Amino acid sequence: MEAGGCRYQFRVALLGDSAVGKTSLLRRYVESAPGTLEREPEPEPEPAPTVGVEFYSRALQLRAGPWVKLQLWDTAGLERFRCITRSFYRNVVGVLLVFDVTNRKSFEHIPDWHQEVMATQGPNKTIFLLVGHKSDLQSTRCVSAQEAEELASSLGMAFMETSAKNNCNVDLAFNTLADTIQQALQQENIKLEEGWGGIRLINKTQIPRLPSRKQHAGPCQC
Ligand SMILES: Nc1nc2c(ncn2[C@@H]2O[C@H](COP(=O)(O)OP(=O)(O)OP(=O)(O)O)[C@@H](O)[C@H]2O)c(=O)[nH]1
Repeated sequence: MEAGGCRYQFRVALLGDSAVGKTSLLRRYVESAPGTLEREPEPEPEPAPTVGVEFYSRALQLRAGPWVKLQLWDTAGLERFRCITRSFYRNVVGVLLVFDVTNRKSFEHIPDWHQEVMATQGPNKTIFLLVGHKSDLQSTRCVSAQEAEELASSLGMAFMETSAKNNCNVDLAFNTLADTIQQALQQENIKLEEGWGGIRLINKTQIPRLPSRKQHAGPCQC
């Protein structure tokens, strides 16, 4: 994963209906990066609906060893921002398709979100992961893990349940997507291309050296 003193940046977007928890999931992931101050987190204000696209980043050590920088795009789920968010799809290599396990409509809309990305895809393949979010809300769940697994496999992607509230599988979801992108790159299913922002070579000094990534999924109540 190193080429002439450079390493890779993967650009990843979170897509899904409004209020499924994309911003909360991303914030949890970025704030739990190794090396960030370890103290009880301040209670966060309720996230307001995302306007257009917001950007985050985090360095990550892949399972195979090397470090990559993830550039993370949090997109608005509200329909009125769709023309803005659509313009970003072509320049991502990975997508977390997020639904809320307590909101059936958000699950039913997943094939539409998938189709939106597929319709704008260039020669490079986008790697998807289906995420059933808010897994802490078991009593109001209305989408089973089994039917989500079936949808994921029909769309050719893996499935995982997460909770930002319980910090369940949050790191695992992003790490799994990044590892899958790296494998696709290694197998040349995805290639670096001039003018495409999905994967970029960046200078080593732009990646902070952080303690090794933990391989376990952390405390999980799923
Ligand atoms: N119980 C529970 N609530 C959550 C979780 N994640 C997010 N929420 C709540 O879900 C609501 C919506 O969260 P957001 O992160 O703003 O959702 P979003 O998908 O980014 O919404 P848009 O920006 O409109 O697209 C908020 O009230 C969050 O507190 C979770 O893991 N569990």
